[in-house]
Amino acid sequence: MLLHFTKMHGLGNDFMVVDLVTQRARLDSHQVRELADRHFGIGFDQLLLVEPPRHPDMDFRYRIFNADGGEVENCGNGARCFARFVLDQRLTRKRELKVETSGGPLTLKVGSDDRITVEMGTPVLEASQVPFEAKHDGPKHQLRLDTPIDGIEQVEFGVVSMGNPHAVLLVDSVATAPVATLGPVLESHRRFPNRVNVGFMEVVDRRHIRLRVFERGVGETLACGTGACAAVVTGIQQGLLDQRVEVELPGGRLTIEWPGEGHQVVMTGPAEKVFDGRLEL
Ligand SMILES: N[C@H](CCC[C@H](N)C(=O)O)C(=O)O
Repeated sequence: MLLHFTKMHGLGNDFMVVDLVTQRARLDSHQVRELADRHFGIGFDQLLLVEPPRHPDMDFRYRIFNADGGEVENCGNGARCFARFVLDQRLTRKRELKVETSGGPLTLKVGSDDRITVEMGTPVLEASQVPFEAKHDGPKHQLRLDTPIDGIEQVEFGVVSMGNPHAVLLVDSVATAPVATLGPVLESHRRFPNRVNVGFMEVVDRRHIRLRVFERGVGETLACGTGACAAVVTGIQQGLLDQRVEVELPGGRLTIEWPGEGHQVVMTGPAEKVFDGRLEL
């Protein structure tokens, strides 16, 4: 059976996007891992599935699978590619879409300048809902490492859920941040029951941060949309940032806005198509 797909990326966070509105296919986690492989497969950070909605007030269902085969709740860069894809594939003519994800509803808006704005939902700040096993309340949490890493014995971070779990650490410079060593240790730490995406944030000024993210189930990516949202929310909670912030990631820039608790986080950025492909399943 032939399966058509499109390879896309948002600032270098790359995706295999599959239309399961006009096609029918079932991919198990083993197949996702094989397809994600950058040598023996197609190669991607996440697989995005476009499905018919389950709720009448939604336009589509949006499902996300990490390269390790696990299904996750949200993907911001993927949401922008989703909006571009459904328009390009003529699955809709609407330039404002409501999509359902397992992390909650998102609103996608395709601008005239081809930048795409996503209402990413309201961040969840209660540690137990992220989930994170916190020792106390408050915007900063501490964790003592089982084994020191690069001389680091204890780390401090904010925790936020954007539907998916994030831990955000402040660093002096993203260039020297211990992403490859500390990232995997925190990603799978026992105090994060569902594991966690780990962000390393450098505050340039109140309207500009640099960010690197070690993603749950993937590793370091060139960009992470939900990670950018989580970092800005953490920075605002800690009194370091204004409500509109330019987030500079290795793959490029996103604009993130958050008016404060109880409000949605709004992300704006690009989405690119690389190629169309066909797969013999
Ligand atoms: N790259 C995605 C994040 C995927 C999140 C995934 N790594 C998880 O396990 O939550 C983004 O742009 O938001």
